[in-house]
Amino acid sequence: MTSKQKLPCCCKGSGNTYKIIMVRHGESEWNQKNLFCGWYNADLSAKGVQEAQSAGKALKQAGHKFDLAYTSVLMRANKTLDAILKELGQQNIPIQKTWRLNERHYGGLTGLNKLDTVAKYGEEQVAIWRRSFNVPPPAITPENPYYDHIINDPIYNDGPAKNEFPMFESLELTIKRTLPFWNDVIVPQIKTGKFILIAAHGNSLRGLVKHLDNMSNEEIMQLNLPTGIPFMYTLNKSSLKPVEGGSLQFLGDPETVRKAMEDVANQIKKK
Ligand SMILES: O=C(O)[C@@H](CO)OP(=O)(O)O
Repeated sequence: MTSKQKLPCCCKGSGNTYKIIMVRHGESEWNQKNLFCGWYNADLSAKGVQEAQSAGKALKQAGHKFDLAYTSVLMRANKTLDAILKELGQQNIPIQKTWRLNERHYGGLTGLNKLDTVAKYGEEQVAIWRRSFNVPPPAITPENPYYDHIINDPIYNDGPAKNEFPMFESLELTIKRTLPFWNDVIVPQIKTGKFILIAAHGNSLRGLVKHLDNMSNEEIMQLNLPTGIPFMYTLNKSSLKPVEGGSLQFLGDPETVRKAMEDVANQIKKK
């Protein structure tokens, strides 16, 4: 190496790029039971805790040092973030929690087993509810056993307001509340050069990925994010869009990532 060559920088970005890392929470107790979860505040499973710790170890090994982290108000994402920061020895960085990064609200499907729902409504309908861009699930009603738990949960004391509180969300509606937070809060911090970690959810992160990669409504239907495997975006400094090869750079071996994505897709397929 000559004195002019530099080692590739693992963090923050350099020259014309910014870097940001995102991670879907580790497996939750409701993922394990194959239940539609959405805004229900499920805990991590033991496997999910391990996934979060492994994510932290992988980030540490790659030499990442964050300035700031964002997460939802749901415990599965919060605990994932805490476990990662503990592994990194970076528990003291500022963390901002927001309902805008929550999982999409699964409405009347909340608490239902995914395979039971397939048995009742058919795989095609359930696939549309899960992955279509703009077809929402049915609304949650007070008869749903988790309605009160969700609507009265003190984690929502700071929003959304009761009159905006969702009763269901499609991916489109999820993006409508996630994107303002990305544009108004996260982007300004990226532009100051802060290296950011976002710990959130399968569908709130699919919304950000759709936005960053300009994916069509059809393309995003095919994307399933694995639990607990961090991924990096390398963004052009002026457009804030990914540079070539800068999208969805998973920190894991490709075969493991492929298998984990396939497992998420197959949650509605009979074994
Ligand atoms: O139940 C949920 O909230 C989500 C994520 O776990 O499920 P799906 O992958 O089916 O959108």
